[in-house]
Amino acid sequence: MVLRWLLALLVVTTLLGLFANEHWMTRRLALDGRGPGQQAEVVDDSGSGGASHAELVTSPDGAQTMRCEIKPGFEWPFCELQITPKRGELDLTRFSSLRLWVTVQGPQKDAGPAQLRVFLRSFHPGYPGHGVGEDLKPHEVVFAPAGLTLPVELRLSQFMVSSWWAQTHPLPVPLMGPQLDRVRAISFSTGGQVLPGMHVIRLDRAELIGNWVAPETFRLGLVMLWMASLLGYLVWESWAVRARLRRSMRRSQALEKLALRDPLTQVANREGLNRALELLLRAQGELSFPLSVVFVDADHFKRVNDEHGHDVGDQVLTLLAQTLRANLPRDDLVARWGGEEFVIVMPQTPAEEAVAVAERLRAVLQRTPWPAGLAVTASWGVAEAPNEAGLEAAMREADQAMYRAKHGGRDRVISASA
Ligand SMILES: Nc1nc2c(ncn2[C@@H]2O[C@H](COP(=O)(O)OP(=O)(O)OP(=O)(O)O)[C@@H](O)[C@H]2O)c(=O)[nH]1
Repeated sequence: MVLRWLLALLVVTTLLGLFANEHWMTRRLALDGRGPGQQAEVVDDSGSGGASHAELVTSPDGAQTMRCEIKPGFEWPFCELQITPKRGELDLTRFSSLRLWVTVQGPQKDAGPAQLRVFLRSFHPGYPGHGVGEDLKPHEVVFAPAGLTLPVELRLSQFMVSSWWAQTHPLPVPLMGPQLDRVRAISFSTGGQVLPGMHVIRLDRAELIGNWVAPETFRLGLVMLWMASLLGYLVWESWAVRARLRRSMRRSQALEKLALRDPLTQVANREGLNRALELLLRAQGELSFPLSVVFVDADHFKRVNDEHGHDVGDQVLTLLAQTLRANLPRDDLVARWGGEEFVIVMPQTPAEEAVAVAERLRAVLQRTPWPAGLAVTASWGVAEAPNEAGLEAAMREADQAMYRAKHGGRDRVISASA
C-alpha cells in the first residue's frame, strides 16, 4: 500500500517536474534593443569599401526596422542590424534557444524568399585582433523567415562558426568551434547572395530562453530522487519487518508467560513449575542436589468457601501464594499444584533444612492477617531428592508426607524420612 502511494507520488512528481522544468522553470532575456541596457545600430558595407546604405527606424512600439539599399559593385554587399548589450558581454551558455519575431523583405521575386543571417558574435582574448569590431567570432544561422510561423525558435546549438571567418582567422584547437560564453553582439544581416535593391529587416522581438536547471541535470536529479526513494523504502521496509517480528515475539513471550502462570495467585502453574525445573537442571545440573520438595495444602479450605464465599476463598489462596513467595529466596520455586495445594522446590537444600524453612513459613502464616479475620493454616510434607533420578519419587513422597500431616491433625510439617 505504502509502495503504491510512494510510486504514485514519484510518478506525479516526475511528470510535474519534467513539465515544470520545460515550461515554467525558465529564464528569459530580451535581446532586441529595447530598454536602456541595450543598443541597436545598423552597419553597412560602406565602411568596407561598398556603397550600400542602411538606416534604422525605431517604431513607437519598440520594433527595430532596418531599411537597406544594397548597391552592386562590392564583392560581399551587406547591411546588418546589430544589438549590443551596453554592459559588455552575455553568457549565453545559460540559455538553450533564441526566439525571434522577425520579418524580412527583399527585392528578389524569382530568386526565392529573402534570406536572413543571424549572428552571435563572441569575444575571446585569444582571437586575432583581440575583440576589435569585426574580429569577434561570428556564430551563424541562415534561414528565410518568409512563410514561417512566428516566433521562429532557433536552438543555440544550431549556431555554427561562420566558415568564411574561420578560414581567415586560424585559431588554436581549443578555441575552434562554437563559444557562446562571451557574446558581445547579436546581428540580423542580409543574406549571403543578396540582390541589389531595397531590403527591410524588421525585428519585433528577440528573446533568449533557458532553463533554471539544465534538462540533463534535472533528469539526473530525478533519477537520483527515484534511487533515493527506493533505497528509503527498502530501509523502511526492513525496519518495519523487524519491528513486526519484535512485536510478535513480545506477544508470544507474553502468551507463553500467561500459559505458565496461575492467573489467580500469580505464581507458576504445574506447567510453569516443570519448565522452571527443566531450566534449573539445564543450568546447574547435579549442583542443584540435594533438592527438597515441599507440598503445602491449606487446611479445611472448603469451609472458607462455604462460610465466607468464593471471593474470600480466592483472596486467601492469593495471599497464601504471595506469602510463600515473599518469604522464600529467589532460587526456590513456588507453584500452584491445583486447588488449594502448592509446591515449593528448594535447590541445594537437604530435607532437614527444608523442614526448618517449612516451620518458619508455618509460623509466618500464623502471623498473617487473613481476610475476614480468618486463621488460615496449612499441612506441609517434605521430601528430599538426592539426584535428578530421584526427583519424581521425592514429589510423590512429599505429597504423601503432606497427607500424613493432614491425618496427623493438620497445621504441621512432616518429613518423608521421619
Ligand atoms: N475459592 C476457591 N476455592 C477453590 C479453588 N480451587 C479449589 N477450591 C476449593 O477448595 C476446596 C478444597 O476442599 P477439599 O479438597 O475438601 O479440602 P479442604 O476443605 O481444604 O480440607 P483438607 O484439605 O482436608 O484440609 C474445594 O471446596 C474447592 O472448591 C479456587 O481457585 N478458589
